[in-house]
Amino acid sequence: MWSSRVAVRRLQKIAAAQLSVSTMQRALSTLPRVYVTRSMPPDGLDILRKSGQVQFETWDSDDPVPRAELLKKVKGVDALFCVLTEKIDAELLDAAGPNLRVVSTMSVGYDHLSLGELKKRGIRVGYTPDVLTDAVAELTVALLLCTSRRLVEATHEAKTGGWGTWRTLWLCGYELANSTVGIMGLGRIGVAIADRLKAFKVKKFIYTDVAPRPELANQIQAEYVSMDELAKQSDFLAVCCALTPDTQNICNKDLFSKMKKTSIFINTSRGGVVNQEDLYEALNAGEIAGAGLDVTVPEPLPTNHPLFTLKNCVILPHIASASFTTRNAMSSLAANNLLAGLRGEPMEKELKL
Ligand SMILES: O=C(O)C(=O)CO
Repeated sequence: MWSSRVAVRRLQKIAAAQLSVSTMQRALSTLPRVYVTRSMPPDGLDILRKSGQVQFETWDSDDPVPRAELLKKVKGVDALFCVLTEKIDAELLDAAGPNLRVVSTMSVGYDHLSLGELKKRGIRVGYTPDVLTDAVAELTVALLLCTSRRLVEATHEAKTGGWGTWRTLWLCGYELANSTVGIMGLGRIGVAIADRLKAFKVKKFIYTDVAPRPELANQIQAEYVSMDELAKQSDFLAVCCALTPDTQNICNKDLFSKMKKTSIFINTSRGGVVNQEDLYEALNAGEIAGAGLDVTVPEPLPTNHPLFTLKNCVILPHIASASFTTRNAMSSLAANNLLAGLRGEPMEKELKL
């Protein structure tokens, strides 16, 4: 008698548990679906997980999801959490279908997004400005010093027996003290770079943009100049502009030919703003002294690319924002943008389309 009552209670418990599992499964299956295109820094994924607001599937790899797979996986999703390597264009948006309401990119750059197509479909877009400003500015300064003081050449010489006696002009480079630093495209990152460079006793900051930006320029006492003057006066030229149809290949033969033979060119924005053939010619011919690039076209730049043959060109694999703190901040902001977008609330950082 006693054992049959225990058995009944056990059966009731099992039935209740099964019921709550299936209720939970049903509840979960009604949550908005998110596709995450990469293994993201953990803080952002924790935010999605703990929100209880979405169900998500991740392409759990450090490498990009193959396009064909991406086109399959986005079908029917409500939101997309992506990075800068995913081309979000009409083909992809068509593949996703009408449920897609939010695209959240873990990047400040948005040249991988077809904004017109997103706008046409009423899809909201989140991105991650500000949180990477310090990391990008820091890396830009590091790359500038590495290029101007020829650090890669120097360590190579030290390691491979090129280091003979102390020599008077061996591995001489160019110093920031008393120099003019030019910024192409003055935004938060340009200001942050200038702020850091002040400590190196830079004489003058100049910048160019589509129009003067006095509120930013005043913070660093930078003078607005034309593109020509920027090229002519800069001892160091840092490119900080976004890649748009207007800035595509803006750093070309014409610009390099106006620069000083002793000038250093630095690009941490997007590779597409530079005509790389023209840059190669300028560096090879000694028209400018050196270039430091964190971004190229394509990425990765093939190892047999001519730019890699030049001693006066330092190439980094797009790591300007690569600090643990910043990448986690970017993924957190992207996750919060996405969740706010799905709730129909203002995002912390939303692109105005
Ligand atoms: O966020 C971006 O746009 C980047 O390029 C990452 O550094």
